[in-house]
Amino acid sequence: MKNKGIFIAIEGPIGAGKTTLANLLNDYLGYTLLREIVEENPFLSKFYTDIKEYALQTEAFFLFNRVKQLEDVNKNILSKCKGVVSDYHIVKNLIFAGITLDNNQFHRYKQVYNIFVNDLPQPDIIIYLNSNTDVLMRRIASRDRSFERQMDRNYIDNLRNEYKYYFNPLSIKHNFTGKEPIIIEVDNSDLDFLNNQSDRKYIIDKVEKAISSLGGNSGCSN
Ligand SMILES: Nc1ncnc2c1ncn2[C@@H]1O[C@H](COP(=O)(O)OP(=O)(O)O)[C@@H](O)[C@H]1O
Ligand SMILES: Nc1nc2c(ncn2[C@H]2C[C@H](O)[C@@H](COP(=O)(O)O)O2)c(=O)[nH]1
Repeated sequence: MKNKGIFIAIEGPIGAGKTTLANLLNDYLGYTLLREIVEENPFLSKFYTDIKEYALQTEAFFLFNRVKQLEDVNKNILSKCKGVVSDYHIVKNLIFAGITLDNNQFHRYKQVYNIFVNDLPQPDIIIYLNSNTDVLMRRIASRDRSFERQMDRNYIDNLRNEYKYYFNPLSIKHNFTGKEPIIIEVDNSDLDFLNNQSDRKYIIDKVEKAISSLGGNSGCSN
């Protein structure tokens, strides 16, 4: 039995449905929701106008913000045996930075990432959501964030490929620190967790099975 609350993280490319599923699971499980900061990143809208020019500031902001969020959640929630559902995993920093930074920048960014990541709580369960690029583009458009209106299809394709690489069963050991998490991979192209009850049951059953294998609902022995 663990001595901390169960930590579930949801990952996948932009528009995969992470936030939607995180809200839903959190309501169902009664855990604490950890939401990534988006609008608060002052560089993000400029980033989409000129990726090369604004990549370093954007990636650095996301990294340090997430480190602080995860340190806080560890101290205030997980260590008190309460569960957390997060709509991101810290590894997404490497996934994005690998695409947006040049080689020199990425090399140095990775060194900083490695310094911080070892002390952060690592999820027990990761839900890796994927969808095909057409669906991702459609969902990004339907969400209609102003800075994502000119989203480049190649960028989304590259991200999808990078996610595939990071979540490939053969490379998972190298890409995640700490104890290997349970990974639940779901192709979300044709699922609708929000409106279709059997789709919702499909994912909830998988998550409940994973939680049981960790020893129960809270994950703590007390
Ligand atoms: N399974 C789904 N079927 C249809 N629409 C979805 C589904 N999941 C998410 N959406 C919609 O797609 C858009 C992007 O979803 P969101 O959860 O914000 O993705 P992410 O957090 O991965 O970027 C939102 O408008 C959301 O309502
Ligand atoms: N360059 C980066 N962009 C990022 C990162 N994390 C999120 N984002 C962008 C992508 C979307 O436009 C928006 C929200 O992300 P979702 O995946 O939740 O849709 O923020 C990052 O680390 N680097």
